[in-house]
Amino acid sequence: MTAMRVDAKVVMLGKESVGKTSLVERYVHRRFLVGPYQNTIGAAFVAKQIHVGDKVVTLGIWDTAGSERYEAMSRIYYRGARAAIVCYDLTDSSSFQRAKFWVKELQNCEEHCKIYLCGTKSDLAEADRSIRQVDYHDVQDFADEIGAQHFETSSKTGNNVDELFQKVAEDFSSSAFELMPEGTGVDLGQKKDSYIYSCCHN
Ligand SMILES: Nc1nc2c(ncn2[C@@H]2O[C@H](COP(=O)(O)OP(=O)(O)OP(=O)(O)O)[C@@H](O)[C@H]2O)c(=O)[nH]1
Repeated sequence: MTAMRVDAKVVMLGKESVGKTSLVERYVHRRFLVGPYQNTIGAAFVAKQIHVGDKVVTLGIWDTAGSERYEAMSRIYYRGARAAIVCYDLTDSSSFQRAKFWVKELQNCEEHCKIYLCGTKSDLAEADRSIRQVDYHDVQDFADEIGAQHFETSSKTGNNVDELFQKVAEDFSSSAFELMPEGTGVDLGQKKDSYIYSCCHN
């Protein structure tokens, strides 16, 4: 069996129900789960290999629980992360406030962690413009201010999801990842371009 090694730790952060799990599901499994919403408890992990030019980067993605009840736990999961996908729901302005909270946390505690702001559920905002509560330009201004990348995605349609993770992998490949000395990744003892998924939903 060939060992699989995580090159880059990526953490998903954001208010509960913004769509972090759905984003990972769409990216890794190419599916959108319908049915009753199940909140994440603790965190779930998945590793995925991604091609960047002639290199292969393995992202180890931690999908954290958004509920404030698990806030202390989420802090454990972003430690040592080289990228954070901070999600907010385009149809819920309070989720953008919560995203700002996580940005502040990362700026204070993980200065080497690159931040990607991700506005989720763009399919809903496109279907009915009146339900959009977070303006694209306001977020772009904030992203410019903090030096973050900014994406709007839909896990339902798949819009911009691959582009988001590809950008994360490319940024690793071109900067921080290149600086990592050989052997600093984490061996997972798994094979192929697949994943481990330790999922904790209630
Ligand atoms: N229409 C639409 N619904 C979405 C999208 N992404 C997520 N949802 C729905 O939003 C709800 C919450 O999604 P999750 O992915 O479980 O949210 P989460 O951020 O992981 O939630 P926690 O585990 O509580 O932190 C579910 O009912 C999803 O089906 C999307 O892109 N479009």
